[in-house]
Amino acid sequence: MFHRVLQRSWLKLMRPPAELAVERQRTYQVFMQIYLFAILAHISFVPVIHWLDSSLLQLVNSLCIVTNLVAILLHRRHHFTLALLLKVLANISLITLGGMLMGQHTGFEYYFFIVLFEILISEMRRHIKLLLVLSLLALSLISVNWLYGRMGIWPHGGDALKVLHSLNLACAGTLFTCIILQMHFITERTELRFRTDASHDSLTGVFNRRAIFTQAEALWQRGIDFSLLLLDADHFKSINDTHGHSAGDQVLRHLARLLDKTLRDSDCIGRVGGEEFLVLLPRTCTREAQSGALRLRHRLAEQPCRLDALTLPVTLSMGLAQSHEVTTLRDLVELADRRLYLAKSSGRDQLVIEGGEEVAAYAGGSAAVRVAGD
Ligand SMILES: Nc1nc2c(ncn2[C@@H]2O[C@H](COP(=O)(O)OP(=O)(O)OP(=O)(O)O)[C@@H](O)[C@H]2O)c(=O)[nH]1
Repeated sequence: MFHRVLQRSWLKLMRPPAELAVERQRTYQVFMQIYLFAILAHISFVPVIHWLDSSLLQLVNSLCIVTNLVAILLHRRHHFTLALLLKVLANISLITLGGMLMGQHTGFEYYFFIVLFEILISEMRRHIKLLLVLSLLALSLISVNWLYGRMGIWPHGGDALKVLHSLNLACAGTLFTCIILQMHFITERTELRFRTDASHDSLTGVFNRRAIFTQAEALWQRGIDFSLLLLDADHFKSINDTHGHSAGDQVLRHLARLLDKTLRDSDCIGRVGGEEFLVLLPRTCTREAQSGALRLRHRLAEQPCRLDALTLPVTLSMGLAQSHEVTTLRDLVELADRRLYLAKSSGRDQLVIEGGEEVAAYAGGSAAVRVAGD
């Protein structure tokens, strides 16, 4: 029973906030564990420090517990850097004070490398990480050489040993930094490639079916109003049949490129079927979405896909729906799909939106926007 409660609380603490980007969730969980393990470690030190009878060390150790608790709160509120800096500050104080009070060979210096590690795997910018690490290395060299020497706890053996000690610390710190930074960089790059492969359509480079629906789900969950546009190339089969499959592929790539160029950066584009695309336009009313769709239609007519001497014109049928028109995401997709179907069955090359009257055509003259009675 107790085990279950503990496990549930642990999982609850580890769960990243839903609004946090998926690529940041791993770091979020790693640091949450770092703070929790640090608290457990500091608690385990309490009886030993009590035995050593050092009230100053006990005070700093207790402050470290409090600091890690504060770091958890800050971390949960997305103040990641501030949380980490607090923890680093507390740890450095403990390492320095522990070394000064208990002597150099009581093991406090081992934690220095943990501090470096935490900084290096954090989400801080690379040059800030380097700056921090170099400052800490310099600080530790100064404290070892000056502070320990001044307090008479420096090991005997002459200057050569002191230089050797400093060199070892500087080299070990630099090597450690390079290895961890490089490892972290390679892991992140590989992870990004896998994530991109898993979420993007390899032919067109836009989101794949699963990823675009995940994006739609996220917008829906966050209660953001958005327009959903479903578009499908007309008579695409005839392009394949007449010019070959690879010509059809080029048309799809061209279409995805035009979509990307025409829409805003905040809009999401996904390929949900052979020649069918789904576009999410956050915080966009029908009129704005309609003008975006017609802009696309206009551009596609002006800039058809060209393959050597061959021009491959293609038109689009589109269905547009608004998130506030329905009560579930599934209904929203179905509504856009019905409007797309209506655009197809009404002669293709047109956009069907909500409402009750036929809207005038775009500059070309033919009826480009139809209002469906759903
Ligand atoms: N080149 C290429 N063709 C594809 C791809 N995926 C699906 N298709 C083809 O897309 C065509 C879709 O044909 P249909 O569903 O009949 O649609 P359509 O010819 O566009 O007709 P309407 O949608 O009714 O205007 C089929 O010939 C599929 O083989 C792809 O990745 N590349």
